[in-house]
Amino acid sequence: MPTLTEYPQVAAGKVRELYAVDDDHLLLLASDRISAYDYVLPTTIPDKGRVLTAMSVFWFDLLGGANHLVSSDDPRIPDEVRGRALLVRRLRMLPVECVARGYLTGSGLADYVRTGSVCGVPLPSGLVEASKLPAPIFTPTTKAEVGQHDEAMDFAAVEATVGADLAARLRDTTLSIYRRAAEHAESRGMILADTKFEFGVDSAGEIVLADEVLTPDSSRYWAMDGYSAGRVQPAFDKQVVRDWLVSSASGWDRSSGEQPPELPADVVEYTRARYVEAYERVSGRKFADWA
Ligand SMILES: CCOC(=O)Cn1cc(-c2ncnc(N)c2C#N)cn1
Repeated sequence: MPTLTEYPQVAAGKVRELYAVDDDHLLLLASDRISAYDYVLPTTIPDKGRVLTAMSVFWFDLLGGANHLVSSDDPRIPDEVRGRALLVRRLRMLPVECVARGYLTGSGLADYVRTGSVCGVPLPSGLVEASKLPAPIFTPTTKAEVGQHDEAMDFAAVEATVGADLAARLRDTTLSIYRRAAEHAESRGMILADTKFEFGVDSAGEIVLADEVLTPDSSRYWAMDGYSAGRVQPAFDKQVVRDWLVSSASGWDRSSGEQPPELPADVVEYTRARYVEAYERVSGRKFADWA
């Protein structure tokens, strides 16, 4: 049975790492780390890595289509990370973060307020925070270097980056998967406000869905109960962490540039429960049955 140290690390994000298993396979690892306000917090959330891995596997199963998942339970996955690691096919990754939005919030709303459009996609006037869009839109960004922020791309920029044919396929595939996922989430009482996909191309030139898929880290999930446009919706998973960090209880000043403090145990336990609830509601599976 291999140990993780046998696999060279090839990439690391705030809360995930990628390791090389062999020429054709990688190991995509999700940690229990949680980020908020662009900081990686000093406190981990027990089982977060396992819940988000289980969520990606659920979505790969439900969506079907070409994806990079080989296995979540393979002898090449070290025991120490089983349940929070995916064995995936090595692909030629495309340098575009494929974002689909069904609702207007975050950077999309900021773009709209400034320009009346998002990534060059014109929208009707009068939309507000958390407005449902007339139809889901493709709002791609660059893949920024670690520590930098992704920059909005309009469709012409995507075409210039990957070519017109691949750009159209990325847009169509992104929107098609988003619609299917949003419809399923809605049937479970959850709003999938937006999500970010990464795609690679295989040796046959096919677009292959890669990375993590439709997790609370790559998507905004809102509870349908309580949804109303016109105010910032609470993030299903991280809102309590965010609120505590900016409350007087934390003793932290977000504008200070200082690292955030440790989270109290009750915030950790509540947040773990929110991740488990998001998974169980969306998948209809019991987290206790995972790995
Ligand atoms: C540390 C987290 O960063 C990433 O996962 C981003 N990333 C993905 C790849 C990748 N590269 C080849 N084949 C793949 N199947 C994948 C995937 N997923 C590289 N960086």
